[in-house]
Amino acid sequence: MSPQIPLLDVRDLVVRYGDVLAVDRVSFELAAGETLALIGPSGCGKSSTAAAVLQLRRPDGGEVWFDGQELTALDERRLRPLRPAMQPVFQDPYGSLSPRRTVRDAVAEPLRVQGRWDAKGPARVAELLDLAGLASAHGERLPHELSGGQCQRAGIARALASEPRLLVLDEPLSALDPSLRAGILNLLADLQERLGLGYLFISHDMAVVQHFSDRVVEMRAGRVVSAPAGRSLVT
Ligand SMILES: Nc1ncnc2c1ncn2[C@@H]1O[C@H](COP(=O)(O)OP(=O)(O)OP(=O)(O)O)[C@@H](O)[C@H]1O
Repeated sequence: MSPQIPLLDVRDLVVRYGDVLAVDRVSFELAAGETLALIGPSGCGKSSTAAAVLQLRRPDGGEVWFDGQELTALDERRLRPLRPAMQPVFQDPYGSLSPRRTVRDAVAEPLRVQGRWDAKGPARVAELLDLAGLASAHGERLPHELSGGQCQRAGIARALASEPRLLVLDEPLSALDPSLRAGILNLLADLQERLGLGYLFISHDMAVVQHFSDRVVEMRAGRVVSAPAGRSLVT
């Protein structure tokens, strides 16, 4: 039997900002359908790692492989068709949506930009809102007319419009009222089960991490300091 390719394979990743070595040869793998938590104190390089994984910032060294393709070897033209499969969900739920665009338009935008908008577009948007646990009426609202939790759901619906295989969740609960966090975690767990999504889950909340993730990679000062063996990726 051939070895199973990890969904995400990060090898010796390096990110520098001038003299600051933010990410220092970080390596980890993430299987399809798995949640890998990236934890560590503020400033240890978690968000820089996330940005480099998503190729929002090209790394200064190392390799990022996604579904068997080396993203770090591709120019922007060849990277573009692969980008939809990896979607970020950020801490600030309002930050990822345009303030003047309705939720419905925000969710429709990836379908339009990726040339997938047709007669079935409106029904697909309704389906995505429903998948994210938003009532249809929320689609007509602007982000500031939603609660933080509803807005985070709208951001997730928009991410799902790209039919991703990996969500990079950068502190997706931190800006939310504690009473809303369980709802978002339940939504993420449900989506993972239904869609087989892989999650790179960045958090500093150990209670959440222990409850929510399959494996944990701990960073300090740009380096991985502990990465439990986890399940084997070779079958
Ligand atoms: N745009 C930037 N320019 C210069 N230095 C940066 C920049 N972004 C991050 N850094 C530095 O890189 C290091 C890693 O920062 P990063 O934001 O990746 O850490 P983090 O673990 O995500 O922190 P937090 O949990 O506070 O978001 C820090 O020393 C930070 O000051």
